[in-house]
Amino acid sequence: MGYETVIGLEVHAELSTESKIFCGCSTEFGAPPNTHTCPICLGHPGVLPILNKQAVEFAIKAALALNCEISRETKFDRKNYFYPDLPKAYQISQYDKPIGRNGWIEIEVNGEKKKIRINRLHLEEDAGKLTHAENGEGTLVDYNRVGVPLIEIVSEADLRSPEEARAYLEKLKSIIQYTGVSDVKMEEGSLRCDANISLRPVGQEEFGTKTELKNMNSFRGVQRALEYEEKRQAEVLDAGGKIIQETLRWNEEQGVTITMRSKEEAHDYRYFPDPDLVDTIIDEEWIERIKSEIPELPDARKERYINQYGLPAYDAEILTSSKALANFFEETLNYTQDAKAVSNWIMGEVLGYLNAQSLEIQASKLTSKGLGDMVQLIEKGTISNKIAKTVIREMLETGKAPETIVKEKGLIQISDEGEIAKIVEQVLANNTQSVEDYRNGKEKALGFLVGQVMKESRGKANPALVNKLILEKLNEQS
Ligand SMILES: Nc1ncnc2c1ncn2[C@@H]1O[C@H](COP(=O)(O)OP(=O)(O)OP(=O)(O)O)[C@@H](O)[C@H]1O
Ligand SMILES: [Mg+2]
Ligand SMILES: [Mg+2]
Repeated sequence: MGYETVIGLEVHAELSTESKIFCGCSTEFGAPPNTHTCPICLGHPGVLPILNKQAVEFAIKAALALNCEISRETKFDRKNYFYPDLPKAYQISQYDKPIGRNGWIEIEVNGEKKKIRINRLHLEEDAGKLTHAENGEGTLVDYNRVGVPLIEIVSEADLRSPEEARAYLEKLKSIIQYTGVSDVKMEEGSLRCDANISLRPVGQEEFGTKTELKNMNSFRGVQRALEYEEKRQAEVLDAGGKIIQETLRWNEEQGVTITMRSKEEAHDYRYFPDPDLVDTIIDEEWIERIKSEIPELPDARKERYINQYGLPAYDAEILTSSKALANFFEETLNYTQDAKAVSNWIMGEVLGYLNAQSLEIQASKLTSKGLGDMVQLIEKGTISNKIAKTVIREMLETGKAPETIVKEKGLIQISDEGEIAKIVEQVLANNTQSVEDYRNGKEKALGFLVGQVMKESRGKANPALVNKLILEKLNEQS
């Protein structure tokens, strides 16, 4: 039977505040376990939480960037559950008055644009981190993460494929990264995603029973887990079975989902307003100030790249996917005017290298001046495009200036007609068959001869000149 897939995502992002949401402890990542704790985040009796204003401000900023309506009055609630990573036995979260509601973002899959609605964005505190011993003997807990401010962004179940889910995540990540309120690194856990998925017969309005997938630690992991679950649910339904509403854990190594808890064991969180915290009023002035501080976001920047630099949408999309990459691109244009050439180098050699090394542009040795200068060397004819590939690889690895690399390796392009003519003559003399073929109308032979000259010159001959001189010779002799 044909099914339609229905997906909704819950995304958590840690906010980049200096201190935790209800106490003064540091939020620094990677500190020795349990060194950033105090009686408040450890939930000792008698302590009182004090709300970190910066966390509220960051949450409002993210909500605005995601086109949400901002609640003028917002409050905090206790979400009660017992688990060793939660020392108070409740998490301070927001139940019925989240900071943001009714937002949306636009995604594009296979050239088709689609708005995905965001149901809510709320502020809450993070829990601690459990590490289960390899040998199964015991579990360690690190409370440094307890009380780090989080935003949870809950999408409507508007996504219709694992691919759309991934596109949504990527867009969400880039928008939040642009606002600067979180560093959104899935590998470091500052971005996390729970994925809800169900199937329904094509044409049916009502949603099917969903399962919730947890423990994915990359975008690819989210997509794979959803693809696996999509297939598993279809098999259960095809066999006449029913989907059980449950939470499943994704196992990355084995590529399967495993039951964590079923609905029967599902928690009743017994939400109630936190009596230790007063309602937070968000006034118009505050919202307007935050709004004015939101930088140009990815979609707007993409449009600008298309209009201002005449770039294809495809280039603009890739260049603006990360703020650092977009900044690098624009900085490079201080050294050369040729936006398309810069874009080609970034999308080709540069991203190829960075992806292979799992590096971000900020962490690489390439400088915007280096890349700009290299594009200029090509424009001036000092080096060919082909040689530039060698140069840029060296720049990425050593950070040396392009002129230095060209000098050190003797890569300057030969643009001296006399010198090239000599090589051409020699090549034509050694390849009489190809010369004849060309004269008998085999155009292909020309490409071969050009290739031979380039090879003879070790790639250094100016290709335009080579072409011109070969054609002259071939024509004059015929
Ligand atoms: N039938 C369904 N199929 C797929 N997704 C669904 C379905 N019903 C709801 N969803 C999605 O599941 C998500 C529910 O998230 P929400 O945070 O509201 O509740 P929860 O998962 O029950 O709570 P918790 O935050 O404690 O995990 C939303 O993204 C929603 O769009
Ligand atoms: Mg949720
Ligand atoms: Mg959930």
